[in-house]
Amino acid sequence: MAKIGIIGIGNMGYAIAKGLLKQYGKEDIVFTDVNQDRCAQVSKELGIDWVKTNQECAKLATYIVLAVKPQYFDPLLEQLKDTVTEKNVIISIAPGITTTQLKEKLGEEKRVVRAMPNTPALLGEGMTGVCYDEKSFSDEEKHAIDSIFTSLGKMRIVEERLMNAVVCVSGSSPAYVYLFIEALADSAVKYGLPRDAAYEMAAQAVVGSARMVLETGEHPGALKDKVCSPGGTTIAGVSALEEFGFRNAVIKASDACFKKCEKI
Ligand SMILES: NC(=O)C1=CN([C@@H]2O[C@H](COP(=O)(O)OP(=O)(O)OC[C@H]3O[C@@H](n4cnc5c(N)ncnc54)[C@H](O)[C@@H]3O)[C@@H](O)[C@H]2O)C=CC1
Ligand SMILES: O=C(O)[C@@H]1CCC=N1
Repeated sequence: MAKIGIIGIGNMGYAIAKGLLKQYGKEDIVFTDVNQDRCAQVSKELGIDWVKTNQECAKLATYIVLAVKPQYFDPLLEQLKDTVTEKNVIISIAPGITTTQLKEKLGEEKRVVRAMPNTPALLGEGMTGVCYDEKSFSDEEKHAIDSIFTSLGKMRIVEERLMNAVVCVSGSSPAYVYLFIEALADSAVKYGLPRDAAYEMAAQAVVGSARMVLETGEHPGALKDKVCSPGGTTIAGVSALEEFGFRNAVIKASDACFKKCEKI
């Protein structure tokens, strides 16, 4: 089995490592990070080997996931360009950095995949948008790329021009969902519900509602209508949300997120 190397074992690198362990053996994965205390701690927890340098990691792995912040990409790519070869599959999960830019820095002959995962990958419940130039990869490699991302949850191949939209709806959106869960729980605590019950109920409402969308195939608006009894409690709540611009606030969040991707 070709090894998967992860460079940067922070929030997302760690989530990917943990998600991969659902489908891959510990011996199939290797990682590194400039923070070597972090490496030692993650290695102890997950039982995966780590190496001291990015070059060592790149030499050991065929599939190399770049999981550092976009602002560190230039020195990272400079460091890797003579170590990675045309045999490697380089997977960048950075927002806003295009496959063209990656190849410009690594060498035109290098093969790159751009992906946008999200942190629920940690539980195998992630969602990843992926794009790459199909002609550059063998069927076996395409299968391996599929297998890496499906071990983290769901994946969809998207056109590269849509990757910033994927950041909006998937990469960044868990943060908005956590804000919603926190606020919803607070609102119930305000009326006396104990905090642990409030978090469980708010989070399960999100899980259950999301599964209704995915598994019934019904339009979210139709599902919303089934909760809103005429003259009832829910429509009173929906009306208050709309008064405060709930849907528009979400759309504005994506506008800000998209703009930020463009600036990277
Ligand atoms: N956190 C998230 O939900 C998501 C993050 N991403 C992307 O994943 C990448 C990593 O993000 P996070 O994990 O959130 O950041 P993070 O800051 O939690 O982790 C980055 C890790 O990279 C290490 N690092 C920094 N420079 C390095 C270098 N030159 N060589 C090796 N390691 C180095 C840091 O010590 C740190 O542990 C970013 O490009 C981010 O945009 C993508 C999707 C979701
Ligand atoms: O906030 C960020 O920049 C990264 C990309 C998507 C989620 N987190």
